[in-house]
Amino acid sequence: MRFLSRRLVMPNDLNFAGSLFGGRILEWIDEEAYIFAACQLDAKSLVTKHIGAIAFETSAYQGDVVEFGLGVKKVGKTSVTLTCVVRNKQTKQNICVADDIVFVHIDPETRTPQPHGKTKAELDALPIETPA
Ligand SMILES: CC(=O)SCCNC(=O)CCNC(=O)[C@H](O)C(C)(C)COP(=O)(O)OP(=O)(O)OC[C@H]1O[C@@H](n2cnc3c(N)ncnc32)[C@H](O)[C@@H]1OP(=O)(O)O
Repeated sequence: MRFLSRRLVMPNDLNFAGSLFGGRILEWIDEEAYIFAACQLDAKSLVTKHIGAIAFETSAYQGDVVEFGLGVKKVGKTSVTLTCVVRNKQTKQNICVADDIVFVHIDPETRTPQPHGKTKAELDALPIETPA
């Protein structure tokens, strides 16, 4: 699992109880997972098809830095299945784990599934890119 991205919990990310809103975490997971899947497959036309399981494990609060870990679980013909862990950067405690996040590669014109042409072995062999 690669922890490649971080976000700061801001006042407008909080719920009525003053902790990080679950809906905001899901929004961030969808975006972070899309970016990861698009970079791994080197493709832009991906849509979220399915999120299999979500577990909120601990709360986060204003001023916390959270980091996103992503890994490829399965690679199909048109789909890729990911796992995402959101954790507190400082304590390393998991905040949320989202499993079986499925993205489907589609034709941008017809919006129908199209083979992405990648295998799990190819994705596993990709180097970790960090900003220069
Ligand atoms: C980044 C974003 O937020 S995008 C916005 C939110 N998402 C969307 O708007 C997507 C809306 N959905 C759709 O347009 C359609 O459902 C499509 C085009 C994605 C897929 O259509 P389907 O008829 O399900 O396609 P199809 O049955 O061929 O399945 C495509 C792939 O998804 C997989 N799949 C389909 N349903 C599921 C499911 N419930 N769980 C896991 N995988 C699934 C299939 O196994 C297949 O994978 P493979 O080709 O790698 O073997």
